[in-house]
Amino acid sequence: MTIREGQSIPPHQDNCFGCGPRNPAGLHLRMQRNGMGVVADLVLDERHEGAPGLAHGGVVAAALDDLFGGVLVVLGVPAVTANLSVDYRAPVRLGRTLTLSATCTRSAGRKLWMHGTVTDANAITTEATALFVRVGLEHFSSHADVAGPPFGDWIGQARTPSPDGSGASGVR
Ligand SMILES: CCCCCCCC/C=C\CCCCCCCC(=O)SCCNC(=O)CCNC(=O)[C@H](O)C(C)(C)COP(=O)(O)OP(=O)(O)OC[C@H]1O[C@@H](n2cnc3c(N)ncnc32)[C@H](O)[C@@H]1OP(=O)(O)O
Repeated sequence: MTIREGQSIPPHQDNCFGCGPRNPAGLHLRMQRNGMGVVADLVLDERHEGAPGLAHGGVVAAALDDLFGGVLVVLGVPAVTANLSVDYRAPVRLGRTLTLSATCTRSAGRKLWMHGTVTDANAITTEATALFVRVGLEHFSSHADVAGPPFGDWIGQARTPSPDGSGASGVR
């Protein structure tokens, strides 16, 4: 599956907490391709509250983690989060239209390094980096029946990291 610039990223699966349209407890993120990364708008509400009027930090981290998962779809690489680091620079307010952005900054062998931000009115509230590690399809299929779309649509197009270890196309 080739996802063109500005095109929607299909959900990882319908019940994904971050982007699955069928998950009643989910964030229902809808991402678009932006270069070799992804962007999404998100409005958090009382369901996501930590301190009064503010988003729970774990919810914000989960949203960024899922955007990194969206970058994987653009790259066509099945991988999982090995490490996630979040800098909370300013409180994230409920009821605001937040802009989330993520990209892969580097890859080598099985490893992909991600960077993402949350902005509110162009001010960065949150910044995250993550290490993802490429896995085989058995990582997923050994826990659940994952046959059929949407996985097959994009996993089948997975690009092999280049021999020099610089990784999937478009990755710096
Ligand atoms: C037809 C079927 C198709 C199905 C397809 C399904 C498609 C879905 C695809 C994509 C879904 C995306 C969904 C996005 C949602 C957001 C992402 C999540 O929530 S993911 C869930 C949370 N993460 C985990 O549950 C990982 C649990 N951990 C593991 O499984 C392993 O630890 C794993 C795979 C990460 C690594 O284990 P190892 O045994 O394979 O490999 P080792 O050798 O340990 O690590 C490889 C390299 O990475 C480094 N590394 C590993 N963990 C590290 C860490 N925490 N910090 C630093 N380096 C680390 C190691 O030092 C090593 O580096 P050196 O090659 O030696 O240079």
